[in-house]
Amino acid sequence: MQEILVLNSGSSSVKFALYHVGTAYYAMDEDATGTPKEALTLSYSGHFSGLATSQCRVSLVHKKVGQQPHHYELQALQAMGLTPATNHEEAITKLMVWLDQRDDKGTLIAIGHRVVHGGQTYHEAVRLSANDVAELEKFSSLAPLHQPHGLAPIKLLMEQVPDVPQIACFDTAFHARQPWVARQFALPRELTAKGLIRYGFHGLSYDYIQRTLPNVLPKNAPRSRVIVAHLGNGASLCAIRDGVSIASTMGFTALDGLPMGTRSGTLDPGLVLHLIGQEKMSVEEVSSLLYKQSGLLGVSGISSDMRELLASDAPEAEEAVELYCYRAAREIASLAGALGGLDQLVFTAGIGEHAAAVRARIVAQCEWLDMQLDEQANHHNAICISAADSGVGVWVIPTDEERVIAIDCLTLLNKAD
Ligand SMILES: Nc1ncnc2c1ncn2[C@@H]1O[C@H](COP(=O)(O)OP(=O)(O)O)[C@@H](O)[C@H]1O
Ligand SMILES: CC(=O)OP(=O)(O)O
Ligand SMILES: [Mg+2]
Repeated sequence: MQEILVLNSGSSSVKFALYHVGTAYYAMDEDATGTPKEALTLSYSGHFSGLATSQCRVSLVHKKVGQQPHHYELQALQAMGLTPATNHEEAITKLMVWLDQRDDKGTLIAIGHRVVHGGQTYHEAVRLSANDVAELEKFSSLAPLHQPHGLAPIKLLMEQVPDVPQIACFDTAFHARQPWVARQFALPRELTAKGLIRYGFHGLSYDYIQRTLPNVLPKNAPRSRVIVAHLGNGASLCAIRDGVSIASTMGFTALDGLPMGTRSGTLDPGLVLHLIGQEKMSVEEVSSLLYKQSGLLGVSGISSDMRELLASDAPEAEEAVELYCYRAAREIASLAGALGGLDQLVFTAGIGEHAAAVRARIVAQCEWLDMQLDEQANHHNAICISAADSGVGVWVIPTDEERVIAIDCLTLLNKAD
């Protein structure tokens, strides 16, 4: 039995998923992404979270075909060596040891990785060489919370399992076909030529939604102009026309656009100059401020976690949630402008999938775009949450970046055959 392992390394977590690769690649029976069902069957998924803190948590779920998923208890995890780790490297090492000693072990034919920044060179999944890794390390300063953590496991696994292809799938790739006008900053041409342009991120998530949406929408529903709101720890919006990204709120880095858990989102660039010139802050201090101390955490002074803010009575928590929703609604309107109207709005990722109150506030501010919620459906996190007479369809679709990575790995391996 052949297997593909997928690693999605974030700033403080490693999410993983293991797929069985079937032989019936061309079966007619397709899943929500249009992939033949037998081609990729999820067998295990899990994560190490809280790696940057002292509270690492490990989870593992086993999915057997036709059975309810099995969630392993702490004791069972310990027996398998899947115990808390203090950093990404340790987590990956524990994961690889467990993978290797399973009774149901198959042959690992590829390891797929989420790499956040692919710059202007990497527009599709690629089997990595050491040279590629060195090239991708050059983008680390543009995605300091993500790129180093995405590349570290690749380097480690190139040594640990040199015969297994390490395949990178890029967050930026989905946006590579944006029209040039959407990618440019109004900067001198020499700087634009150096690659100082908008890239956009969360592309694997947008790709999953874009593949899934046709199977979710009613047959005759208009679908040409779609906005996807990926509201997780990082957050961005993407305008998709006929399946292609035409604009996104994230730009040169994943700091741009919406306020996030700890990231500021869009600022007046003059403010950054002020911090350096007048407040005498160093580049490192400004970077830490904007990446790690701002967003929901900075405004509330309480937490970066939307759950905590929604549960809090503090006026500062309310202010942070209000700003978050206000900015999202304004940016939805901006992207609707880029699309020349709007047919469907999709919410996804942690907040988008679970925070009904946030969705309700955002949609209420978009009412003028002919958008109405079905309050009950929204409350229950239903798939379709728009009212029957809403001009724009509003949806909640759980994202699955790992599955897109597995599909891209399989596609690449099949091409190479
Ligand atoms: N039930 C919930 N209600 C509100 N917010 C939630 C809920 N569940 C998760 N979240 C939010 O989702 C965020 C994490 O989203 P996720 O997509 O898992 O992030 P990432 O992959 O970027 O780490 C958390 O910070 C939390 O604020
Ligand atoms: C690019 C990005 O912001 O990713 P995440 O939401 O996983 O932090
Ligand atoms: Mg994420």
